[in-house]
Amino acid sequence: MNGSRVLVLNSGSSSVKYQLLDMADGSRPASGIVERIGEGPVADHAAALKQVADELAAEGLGLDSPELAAVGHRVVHGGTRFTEPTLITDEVVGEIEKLIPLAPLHNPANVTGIKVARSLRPDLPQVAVFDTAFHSTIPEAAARYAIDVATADRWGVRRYGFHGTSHAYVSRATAELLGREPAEVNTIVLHLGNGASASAVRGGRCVETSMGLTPLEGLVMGTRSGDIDPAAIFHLSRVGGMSTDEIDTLLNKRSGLAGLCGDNDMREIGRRMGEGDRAAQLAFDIYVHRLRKYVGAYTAVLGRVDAVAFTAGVGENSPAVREAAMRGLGAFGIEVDGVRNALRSASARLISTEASRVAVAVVPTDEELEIASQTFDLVSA
Ligand SMILES: Nc1ncnc2c1ncn2[C@@H]1O[C@H](COP(=O)(O)OP(=O)(O)O)[C@@H](O)[C@H]1O
Ligand SMILES: CC(=O)OP(=O)(O)O
Ligand SMILES: [Mg+2]
Repeated sequence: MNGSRVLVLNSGSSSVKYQLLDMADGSRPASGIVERIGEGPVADHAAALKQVADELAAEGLGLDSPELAAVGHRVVHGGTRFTEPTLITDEVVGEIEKLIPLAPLHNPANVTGIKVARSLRPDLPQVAVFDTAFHSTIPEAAARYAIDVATADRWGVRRYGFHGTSHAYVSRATAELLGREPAEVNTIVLHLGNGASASAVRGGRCVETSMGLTPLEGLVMGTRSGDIDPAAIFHLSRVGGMSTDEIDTLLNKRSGLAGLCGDNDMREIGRRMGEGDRAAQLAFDIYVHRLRKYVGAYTAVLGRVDAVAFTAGVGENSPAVREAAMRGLGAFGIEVDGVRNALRSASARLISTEASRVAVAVVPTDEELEIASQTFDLVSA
């Protein structure tokens, strides 16, 4: 291997994010995002990736660059097969394709990213880093659903968990912020982006997470419902006459904050709440109620909690969500300092009071750095 740079591709359902990271000096020579795939001039993911390649080439940083050591791909679903970063071969691509039914919004885009990058640089090592991998340590008691075992095993129905690179990075960064080894620290990580998930991390190993078979379970999200009685689906089908695909679209795209109040962006919801908008207020209250419920549950799972870490778009930028989610949790040893919580900063920081037994922190996530590090470690080994 010659180069020290890793190109990270994060292909989402409607966007492709990319970053070029230099692992020798920590610099990031390029980054960007292609959005609204399928809506306008960018017809599909293949076209978006061509655009990424062109943007990089225009800056003299194209995929043909000799400084490039590898490409690291975010892959959302790794099933039970992939629990480590994996060098991509034809066989690996085939296995990722087999997992498409478990992540129909995410894995197809990831596969396209892999295929385009491999076609442009067939000689370059390409590595898949899975969202599910960090959660492979979750014990059976937490990973299994209480349904017929043979059926569950036949169809792979179990808790896999997602956003793993973020939960891994943030739990480690939280320990660092506390000046302690990850092995000594128990943390509840709240990853609140468009997709949102909570995890309980004991001594650096994940023991529970809120997303399940797919990224639909758990917290209230931008457009996804999170937890719901599964019988609601039978009811909507039998009584409401909706098809499986219609219910899928309802729960994944027309639910969550957007379904409750028409907006999926917490900034807009905050603005509307300021004007006394009741739908926005109720959406906020439901979002925060669910969060508090998970913090309580994960406190019970961990027994001893050292830190609660807020991360991703909402977690890093919404003092209102953090304040409301942590309010009245004094009995759990959780006390947020109003002044610290309101401060803005791009670096990891504490927002709890000096007296708070549990540290409450805002810890910016860095999925790209985590993917690049795991990729670089694998290809330089
Ligand atoms: N200043 C802010 N205040 C409140 N919420 C914010 C702010 N900036 C971003 N957000 C929230 O973060 C969300 C995006 O989070 P992000 O982690 O970037 O999501 P994703 O990676 O899933 O696209 C937005 O939809 C919005 O709700
Ligand atoms: C897995 C998942 O929900 O990812 P995102 O938040 O990027 O949609
Ligand atoms: Mg995200």
